[in-house]
Amino acid sequence: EKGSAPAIPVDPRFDIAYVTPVTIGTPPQTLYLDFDTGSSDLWVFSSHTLASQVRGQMIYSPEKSTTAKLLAGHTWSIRYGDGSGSLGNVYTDNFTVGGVTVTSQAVQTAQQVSTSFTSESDIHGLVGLGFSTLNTVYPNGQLTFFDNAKSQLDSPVFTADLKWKKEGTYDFGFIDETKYTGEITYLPVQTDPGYWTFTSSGYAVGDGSFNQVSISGIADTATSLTYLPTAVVTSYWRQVEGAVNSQYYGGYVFPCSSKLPSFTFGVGSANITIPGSYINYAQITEGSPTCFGGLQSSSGLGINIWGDVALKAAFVVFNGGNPPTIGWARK
Ligand SMILES: CCNC(=O)c1c(-c2ccccc2)csc1NC(=O)CNCCc1c[nH]c2ccccc12
Repeated sequence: EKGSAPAIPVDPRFDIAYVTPVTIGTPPQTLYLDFDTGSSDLWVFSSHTLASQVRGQMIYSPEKSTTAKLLAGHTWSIRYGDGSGSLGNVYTDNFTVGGVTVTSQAVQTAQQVSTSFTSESDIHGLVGLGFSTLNTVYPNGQLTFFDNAKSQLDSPVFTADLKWKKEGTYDFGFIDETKYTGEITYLPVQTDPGYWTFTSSGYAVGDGSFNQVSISGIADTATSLTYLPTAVVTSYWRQVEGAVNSQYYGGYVFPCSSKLPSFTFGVGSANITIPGSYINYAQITEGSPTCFGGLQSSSGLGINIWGDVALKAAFVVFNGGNPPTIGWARK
């Protein structure tokens, strides 16, 4: 089996996140969910979510699904690094993405969500695509959609082809050769604690020289920006006239009129180049001449994150084989 589904940017002005249509239950209920390689809970806004915390999101109502079954005695509660979070109960039900159906997928129904989720009306929940060890369901951890679907897929892989301000795709079970150029470079993945963690071989700013330095980080489809070591990030922003690391805005800001240099990162003996335009993330407020950078320091996070700003410059293969690997190709 194999499937393909769109990755739709949530806000056409800047790519905060990407959502993908899924159907849950019988008859099928359609929700748009954020596919997240940086976590492993599949949770949705639901008929159980506090009404005051729902603002326009589509919801999953298990009581309207003839195939929904309560996973009695199970609860979940997740806290993301940015301080957001959600919690609730668990059902199993039919879950379909791009034609691939898992018949008893654990669907975590939210009873409560934090304000950043309430305020994002276009995101109706998350589909965790990290390793199932990260799943927060208690007392028995549940499997991700990918782990459940793997055995029925032609190949135990999924790919991310995210695009700058345009619709991209997530493919399941196959690698679409028309979506990339050249070769795919596969790197080993550290699966502990459960992220897709790999080591980049270095970086270059614009057409400057390449700096051979190992940068271990996670490939995270649900983090908008890219967070790298301070030394790397300062050498990038040093090339931009008027760029400052603002305490007030919590990161590097710069004049929107700047022509930003590209950023190249090594993947084995190959490399991926992020165009400067992708690093001009957004105006700090509507109409402001000051813009917020898509490349920020990871100091304080405790982890380097290759988020959407980096991923949308590449075709990425998440290979769930034994052992798991991650593949990168230019496109
Ligand atoms: C900015 C969201 N990312 C994180 O918090 C995060 C961090 C992290 C750690 C410390 C400080 C900031 C971030 C490490 S791994 C990691 N990645 C994840 O946790 C992946 N899941 C993010 C889900 C998520 C959190 N807030 C949202 C708002 C909109 C859409 C999705 C989300």
